[in-house]
Amino acid sequence: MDAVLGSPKLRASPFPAAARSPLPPRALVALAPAAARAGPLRSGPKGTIQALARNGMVNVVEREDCRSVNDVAASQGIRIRRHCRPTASMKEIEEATGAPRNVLERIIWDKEIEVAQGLARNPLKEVTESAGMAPPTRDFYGALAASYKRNGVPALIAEVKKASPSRGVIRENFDAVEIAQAYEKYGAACLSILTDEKYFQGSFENLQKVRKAGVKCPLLCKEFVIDEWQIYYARSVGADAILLIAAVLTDADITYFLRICKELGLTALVEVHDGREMERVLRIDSVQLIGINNRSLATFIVDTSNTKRLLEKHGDAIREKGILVVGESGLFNPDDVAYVQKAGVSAVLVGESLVKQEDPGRAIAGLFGKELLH
Ligand SMILES: O=C(O)c1ccccc1NCC(=O)[C@H](O)[C@H](O)COP(=O)(O)O
Repeated sequence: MDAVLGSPKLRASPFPAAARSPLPPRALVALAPAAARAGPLRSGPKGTIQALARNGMVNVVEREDCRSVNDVAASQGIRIRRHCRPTASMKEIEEATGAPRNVLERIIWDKEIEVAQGLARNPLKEVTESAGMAPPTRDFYGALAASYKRNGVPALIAEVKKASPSRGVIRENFDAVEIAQAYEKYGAACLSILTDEKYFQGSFENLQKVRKAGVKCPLLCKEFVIDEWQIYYARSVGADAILLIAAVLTDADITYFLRICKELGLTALVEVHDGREMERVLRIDSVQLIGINNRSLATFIVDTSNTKRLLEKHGDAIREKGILVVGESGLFNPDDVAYVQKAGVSAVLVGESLVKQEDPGRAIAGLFGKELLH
């Protein structure tokens, strides 16, 4: 066990939340301190995650190999696989596994490597401590609810986004702080800051700069979270909310990450794209905010009727639980906003249509057909 705990490979491995083990079959693995505090989180069928026991300050997970992680995910309809080889190069990974099946899988495979590098630079213990010392979070959910009530149109989460895999560079002349300040000035309730560097040309530094520039809107860290380290890191640089993507994360991962968010005072925006993901997320306790993405992150197809379809089927359950819904992607004009509002959203997350305009702040009135009040 000591040898296992001392393994640098283990410490630098962004394995699906509670199952950090690139280790030999049925190894016993002690989780990071945050997971230990969270208590027993998951169990699975034989051959996947066998047991999770509380052992003082250490949780013990017994599981087999990466295949079992992907098996658990596949059993929940998740098509994005993990390679679980964060210290290998992408070339080696692709030789062993074949190429990723789509862009989202490619992003996640890169993220596994990136998180391992981040962990090596800023160990979890240190990041956890600095997250604990960060100024208190601002109320992301409350800001959305208040803006909706005040304006009578969905609250705006305005996205600070330079580029994307589907659109390439959206704005050449990009200053994250300037854009954030303009969004705030013209009535955005909250901001979404892309932190992925490779595919979106974003950064955690941008998030930190926006926070430090005195922007008061609550900030969503728009990241592809696969590991608790990213959540603590986001909090340590000033995030008030974090994105959790159901197409990537198992139910146990989402549950575990929600506990961490609660512990840190962060709001989680749990994103779904289809009915199966919605059903999974609605079964998880303590989800307050669901984002319906109109864009398939695998194919890039954007279809705003996705929001309508999902809310027709699940709107009652969502309302019963007091969950607030965010309509995401592909919203360009007042008709688009009215359409998703009629479908039942209380907030919208908008990037491209604002950020590509010369003055992204003034573009807000064009998107809603009126000026938004603070
Ligand atoms: O936007 C992409 O190309 C993309 C590709 C792969 C994964 C995620 C992606 N985008 C994240 C988002 O969903 C959007 O940034 C967000 O909803 C705003 O969308 P839009 O208003 O259409 O820029």
